[in-house]
Amino acid sequence: MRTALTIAGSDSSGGAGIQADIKTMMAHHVFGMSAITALTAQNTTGVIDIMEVTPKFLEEELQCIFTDIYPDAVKIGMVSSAELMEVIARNLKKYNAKKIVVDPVMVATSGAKLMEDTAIATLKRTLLPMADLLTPNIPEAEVLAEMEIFTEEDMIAAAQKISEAYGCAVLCKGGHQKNDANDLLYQNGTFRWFRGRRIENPNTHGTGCTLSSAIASNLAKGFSMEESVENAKNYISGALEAMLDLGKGSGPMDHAFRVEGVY
Ligand SMILES: Nc1ncnc2c1ncn2[C@@H]1O[C@H](COP(=O)(O)OP(=O)(O)OP(=O)(O)O)[C@@H](O)[C@H]1O
Ligand SMILES: Cc1ncc(CO)c(N)n1
Repeated sequence: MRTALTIAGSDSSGGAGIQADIKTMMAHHVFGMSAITALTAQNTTGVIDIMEVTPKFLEEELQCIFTDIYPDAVKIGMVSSAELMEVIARNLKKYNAKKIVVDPVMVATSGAKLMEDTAIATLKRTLLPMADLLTPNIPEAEVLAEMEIFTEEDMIAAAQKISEAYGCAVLCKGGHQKNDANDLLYQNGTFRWFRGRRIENPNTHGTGCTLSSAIASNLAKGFSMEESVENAKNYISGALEAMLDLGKGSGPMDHAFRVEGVY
């Protein structure tokens, strides 16, 4: 069985973070493991508190994982502080981690800050250069490319800039655009659109986490980057189309929509 690791924060409401990642890996029949960077007390209406693990504890989690069950792919999500970023970068290098997908989570769907502003410079120096794929949403791509994004041409320019700066593939996600949900993959100097109609579902809590762990699951199974993005885009569309409706705010998707029957 193929294996994947998520390095991210726990979401007590189960729709984003570690919980979304493990559910997504399981739906892909990939064995999911986790190195938790922080606990969050949150639900579909917002984040009320965050408790980070210590750098020592995160190091021990990574050591336990990499010295025993080696992950075929790694997904990095919420990492709130510079210190934890340093621990992750050092250990991924030490254990020669492969197929690294970095979702540069900065702000939750509800608007809560999940990364300290002062950590952005460390993110750029440590984690981004190690990534095989970066998956910023539009506001994150604006921060990383240091430009505003309004049009599809702007998405291409920003993705190119980020790809060249960090030597990796970039998937600029279009979930925050007004019309369709079109994602742009930029790699090796060329780009390809993964277009999807906007699904009228207000329950989009954890879409970014789910997409990046679906990509990591596909990479773990040996699919190419383009195939992995295509399969993951189909998965997220299906999970949104299942129209799960839980909670009082922006609810989670149905991660298991295709587990019965198809699998
Ligand atoms: N309403 C929608 N209909 C169809 N696809 C969507 C919709 N909203 C988001 N997506 C898709 O979900 C994926 C995640 O995109 P998005 O830009 O929302 O990420 P994000 O902002 O990082 O997510 P999060 O809200 O979890 O932080 C992308 O593939 C995007 O196209
Ligand atoms: C723990 C966690 N990671 C990421 C997100 C982004 O959706 C969230 N809301 N919570």
